[in-house]
Amino acid sequence: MVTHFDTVSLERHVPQGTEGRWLCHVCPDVPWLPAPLMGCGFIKPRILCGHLGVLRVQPKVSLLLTMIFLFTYVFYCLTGSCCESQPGIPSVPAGLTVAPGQIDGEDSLPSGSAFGRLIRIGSLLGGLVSSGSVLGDSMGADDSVFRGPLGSISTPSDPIPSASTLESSLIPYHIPQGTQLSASTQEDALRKDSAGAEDTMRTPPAEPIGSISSDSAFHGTLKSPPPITSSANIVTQRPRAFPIPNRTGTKKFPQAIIVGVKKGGTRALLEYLRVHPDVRALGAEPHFFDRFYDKGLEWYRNLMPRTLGGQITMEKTPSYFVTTEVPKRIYNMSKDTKLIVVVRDPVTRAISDYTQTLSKNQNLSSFEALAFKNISTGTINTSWSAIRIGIYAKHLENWLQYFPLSKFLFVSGEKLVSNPSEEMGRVQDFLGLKRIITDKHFHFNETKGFPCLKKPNGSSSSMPRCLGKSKGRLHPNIDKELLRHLQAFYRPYNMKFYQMTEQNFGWD
Ligand SMILES: Nc1ncnc2c1ncn2[C@@H]1O[C@H](COP(=O)(O)OS(=O)(=O)O)[C@@H](OP(=O)(O)O)[C@H]1O
Repeated sequence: MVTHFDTVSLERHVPQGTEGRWLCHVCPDVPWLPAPLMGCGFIKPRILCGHLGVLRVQPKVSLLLTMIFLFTYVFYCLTGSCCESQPGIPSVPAGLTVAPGQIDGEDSLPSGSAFGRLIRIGSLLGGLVSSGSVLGDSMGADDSVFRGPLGSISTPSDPIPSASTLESSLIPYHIPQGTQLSASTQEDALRKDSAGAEDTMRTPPAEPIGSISSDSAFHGTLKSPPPITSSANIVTQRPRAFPIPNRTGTKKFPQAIIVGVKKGGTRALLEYLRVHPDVRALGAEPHFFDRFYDKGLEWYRNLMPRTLGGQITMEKTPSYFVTTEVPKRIYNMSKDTKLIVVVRDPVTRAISDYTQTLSKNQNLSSFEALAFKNISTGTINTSWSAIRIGIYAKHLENWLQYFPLSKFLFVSGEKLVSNPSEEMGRVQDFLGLKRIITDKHFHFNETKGFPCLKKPNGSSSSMPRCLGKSKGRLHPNIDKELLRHLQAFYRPYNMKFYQMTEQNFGWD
């Protein structure tokens, strides 16, 4: 054997938080080997690294032996024996899908499954065979999640719509007793959510964007993650297939939930909040209180990211606000839960909702045909969810049976766009957080017409991060006369809502 095996050293690279990756001095072709990728900590990277050295210098017999050893190791790992016992790295509880959007395994494959291991090992071998960057290869292959100091960016490779965007029109206000979604349906739905295709901040293209249709350019440039050019980049790019476990902190029930409303601006709010160091939020929508309640509270808690003392756990599921059973269920979890509702002019909200459905079904009837029972008389179709969701006063009445007004913060969806820092100041105060998110964090992107998050000072890229193309869509033109009917319909409900919340949102 080659003596330099003995001199192989693995050096912890501490600066810039590249924890979990080890530098292998004698294998310059494979400079970074993520330890969790190896699955097994110190010893195995050492062996693999050594074998790379062997690949260069040994005769064919040795090479063959090396390959046999390598495949034996792979098989060993596939059978599940190599990683589970590693101290300090918690394994995923049996039966639990890894939390979508969870920082520990955000948008990641279930790390406890044989399939997950297969993908990881497959990526490892692919990376080694090509002598390329293991990390880079794997990132190109799947939906990576990036989490830098300003929160997370996901670049889904599959444009599966987030279930959140569909659910409000599918889920009835009242879930009939005994109605259960099948386990597979539930897991599927969560997985769809975890794709987070619509729901995460994206970096706009480096080139100036000419028109609104360039929204697609936002996506186009971001399907693949940016190339790894520096250690700083490596730090912020978290490949889905190789989640680096956060070993510290505990999983807690959320102390604050963004409960609504659909198309109000809930994703923007959550992404802004994730900038705050004392906020840890689930990236995807868990839909626990409306869809997966039968899974039990422990299941829900397990979805949450780990938090350290003083950090707040959060999630957002906009359909909670309009689901009759939810207030009681959240109350039963904790009557101290803080509830945030992002509200937006119900007329624009309805059009936004319709625009989203239209984007998935080009054969959809016109907005006018769906919104009016009778266009000539101006009778509104209140059974259409896009209309019903906007009757905020009615939904709030249900919530107030369980929670006092002091437990709510009503965020103006309009102000979140026109003056995000001011609105974020209110949110941070409500959550008892230091006002860290300020106007320094926002940049108004004229092309998109929305605020985007600025990168922190010293970041390798100065491009601000905007929400994906499904946020801030162009709305279809709606007949002005019919819009006036719609505004007249909502006016009394809006007035009531202003009274109830002691806040005037200025929609009338
Ligand atoms: N910064 C920023 N960027 C893009 N879009 C923004 C932003 N802030 C608020 N908004 C508004 O958010 C609307 C989508 O609302 P939600 O995130 O609550 O939608 S969802 O219910 O989660 O599907 C979305 O609705 P549409 O304009 O109809 O696409 C936006 O108006």
